[in-house]
Amino acid sequence: MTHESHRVQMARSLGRLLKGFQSLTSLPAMRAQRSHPSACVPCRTTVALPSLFSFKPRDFSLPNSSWSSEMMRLYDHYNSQCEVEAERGETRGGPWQRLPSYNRSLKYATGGVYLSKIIQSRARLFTRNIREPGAAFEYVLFVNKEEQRCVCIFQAGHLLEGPPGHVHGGAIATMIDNVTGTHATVLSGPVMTANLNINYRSPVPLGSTVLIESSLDTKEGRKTFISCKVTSTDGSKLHTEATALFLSINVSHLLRGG
Ligand SMILES: CCCCCCCCCCCC(=O)SCCNC(=O)CCNC(=O)[C@H](O)C(C)(C)COP(=O)(O)OP(=O)(O)OC[C@H]1O[C@@H](n2cnc3c(N)ncnc32)[C@H](O)[C@@H]1OP(=O)(O)O
Repeated sequence: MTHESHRVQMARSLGRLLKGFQSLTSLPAMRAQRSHPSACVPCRTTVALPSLFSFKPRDFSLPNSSWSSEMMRLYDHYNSQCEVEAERGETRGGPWQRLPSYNRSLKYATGGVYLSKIIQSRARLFTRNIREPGAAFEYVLFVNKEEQRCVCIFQAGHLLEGPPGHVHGGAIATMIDNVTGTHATVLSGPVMTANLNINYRSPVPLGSTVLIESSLDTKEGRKTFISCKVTSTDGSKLHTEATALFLSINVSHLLRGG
């Protein structure tokens, strides 16, 4: 296969993948999981996966044994407002939708095995590459399409230490980029972070659960402007504030290295 036809095939597959990611939030069959599952949650999940996934990968955004009671309480709170199964097998829409989360999207997308081989077979999503439950980034994202906002419940594990006993600023920035970037993708399709401004207001205790809330400020052509704040779960303490600019891209932007 020539270099050019490689690129064409990659572009097609990547385009399908990104489209599929965007369609995750409009899945009618995504059902809520309300009970408190045990450590082997992925085996028991009832969440319907999008058709672009060829088999069931591990969904990291489902509860595991490391989740604190506060993390579970908030998960139940938002999950109970997601699409739920009503009587006679019908689904009733709720304002929120949980976004599934995988460590290697390419591998599981249609054509992704091929794609991941020619790009980087060992590539993993940064925030989902530590398998030990609770060690690093434990989080789940919910999106509210009507209000154009996202909520992420985030529990920071012991591997994310920065100042003693507190979360590293880079880990917080990573989660802000992750949440706002996912939100921007849901709103605008394929994007890249062009600008991220962060103000750290109070340290986040290691092991604590916090809320990361993201909301759309405005969309102007290719630009999606998003605001974000990290707070304690009762909202009384502001940990971090941020604004971000995302630019819509063609998949060819990724293929030619920007
Ligand atoms: C599927 C699984 C998903 C899984 C989802 C997982 C979520 C993870 C999310 C992580 C997201 C990332 O970390 S992304 C990785 C970090 N980001 C990057 O590496 C991006 C590197 N930068 C780039 O590639 C490029 O600079 C771009 C794409 C951002 C922009 O390049 P471009 O497309 O050529 O655009 P350009 O012509 O320069 O600018 C267009 C307009 O935007 C403005 N503009 C450009 N940059 C900036 C800027 N920093 N600040 C202000 N404004 C800017 C310009 O002035 C211009 O305005 P006007 O004159 O039109 O008014």
